[in-house]
Amino acid sequence: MSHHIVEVKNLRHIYPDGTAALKDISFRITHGESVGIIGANGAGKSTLLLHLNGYLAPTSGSIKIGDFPLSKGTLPEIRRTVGMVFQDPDDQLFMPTVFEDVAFGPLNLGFTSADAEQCVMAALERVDAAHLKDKPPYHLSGGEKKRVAIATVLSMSPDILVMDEPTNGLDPFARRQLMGLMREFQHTRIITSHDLDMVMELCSRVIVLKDGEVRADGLTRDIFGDDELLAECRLEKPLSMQGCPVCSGRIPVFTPDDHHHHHDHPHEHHHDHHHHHKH
Ligand SMILES: Nc1ncnc2c1ncn2[C@@H]1O[C@H](COP(=O)(O)OP(=O)(O)OP(=O)(O)O)[C@@H](O)[C@H]1O
Repeated sequence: MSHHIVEVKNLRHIYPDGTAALKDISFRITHGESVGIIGANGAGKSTLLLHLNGYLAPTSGSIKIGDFPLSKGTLPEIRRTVGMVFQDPDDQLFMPTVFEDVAFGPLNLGFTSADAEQCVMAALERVDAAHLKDKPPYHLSGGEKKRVAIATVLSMSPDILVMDEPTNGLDPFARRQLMGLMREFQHTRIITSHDLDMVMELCSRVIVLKDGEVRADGLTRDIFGDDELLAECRLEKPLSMQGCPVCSGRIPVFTPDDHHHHHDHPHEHHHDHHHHHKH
């Protein structure tokens, strides 16, 4: 399904004040991949994501989503394909009620109000926010807003899900729930986050940005196993990969496909519930 492929070529972005936020970014993400984009504050993650559905236009270089080079003419098609969850939910929620916010996308796509309502309630239920449907978004807590912002995107059934800091502000239960939801999402996923444990669990590939450039692009376990690279990029290993303070032991490295394997390690690792291991 080539329409799920994301191709970024020699992307540069210079903000009007002269800040060169992205210097020469190239990568290709194919259908069904789950990719984490990580890097220190200011590395360029949000700037990069905002190009993927045309919220920002490249200073030079190009973006292609499937067969469509991103341009003014292809923008409606691309926005249908790429569902974007912004870093700040206040940028996503602007209607008088939660229900209307989540219905906005489907109605825009031409759904009847009955069909739209079905999509809205299904999306709200997936993020455990159905009970909030009649509230004005500005009365919600930070984590509730985040969940509703995610529902506004899910209600449109995007082929490519792009999320900027999706777990930011979520309580541990909501974070777990969101991770489960993302794991279920079969299409292409692109996530930026400082929550490296989440990246470790959900992404098989990681792109590391440093000062607006791709510093590394590879398998998650290789990237998180490279101490020098992490230090250079002001990153740290996910907690689940850091040595155990009691036995200073080697904790087995998990990958997203490993969930049900048994490891020859004396610790019990409840991977699906939390990151701690028991003694
Ligand atoms: N509107 C803007 N005008 C000028 N400079 C900007 C603007 N937005 C971002 N920048 C600059 O571009 C660079 C990249 O910012 P960006 O928000 O993409 O980083 P980030 O990797 O998402 O950071 P964080 O982890 O803090 O969210 C930073 O140096 C930032 O100061």
